[in-house]
Amino acid sequence: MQSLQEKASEWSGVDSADAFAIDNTNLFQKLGLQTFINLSTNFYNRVYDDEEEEWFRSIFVNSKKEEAIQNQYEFFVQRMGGPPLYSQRKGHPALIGRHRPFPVTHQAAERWLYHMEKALDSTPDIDEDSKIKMKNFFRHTAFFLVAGDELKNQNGRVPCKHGASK
Ligand code: HEM
Repeated sequence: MQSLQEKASEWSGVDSADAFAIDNTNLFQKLGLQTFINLSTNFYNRVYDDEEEEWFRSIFVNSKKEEAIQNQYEFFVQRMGGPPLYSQRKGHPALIGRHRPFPVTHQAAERWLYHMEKALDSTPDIDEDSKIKMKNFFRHTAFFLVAGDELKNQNGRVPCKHGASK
């Protein structure tokens, strides 16, 4: 049986080496905290304003935008070489488990990535190399979550650890 990582690579078209190239440079040191805050703010402003794809916006209907922004940038900071802000506040990221309430389908992953690409391209001070590394990590992780979601639908059990968290 294919592992979740293998499915993530196949569906995303990003191999593991490219997805985890974020570990070869310290992106937190390079970009700084404010850039991550700006990126997540930019991303969630787009998500909560998504009027073209109402079904996607509705996935976030029970989450407060400010909290979603903080959850996301703290995770990014911690995963990309910064202090463990997310885990200090909330514990292990366990992304598959935490996405369990949501319909993380292939279509949802593409829409998430659509907004994230736009956010990356319009957030100041993210150089091209960092952008490529982050896009690959996000794409692979999005489809890792899709693979986890399908597993949940199959047998109701969810693994709590995975390569996308620290
Ligand atoms: C594939 C499509 C995705 C969908 C539909 C989705 C949806 C959601 C939703 C609805 C939330 C709750 C918002 C909140 O209260 O924080 C959330 C949280 C979160 N997502 Fe995603 N997400 C996706 C992909 C990703 C990816 C690719 C990453 C990481 C690279 C990610 C990281 C997170 C984190 C860290 C949280 C906060 C979890 C928590 O603390 O409860 N998500 N996501």
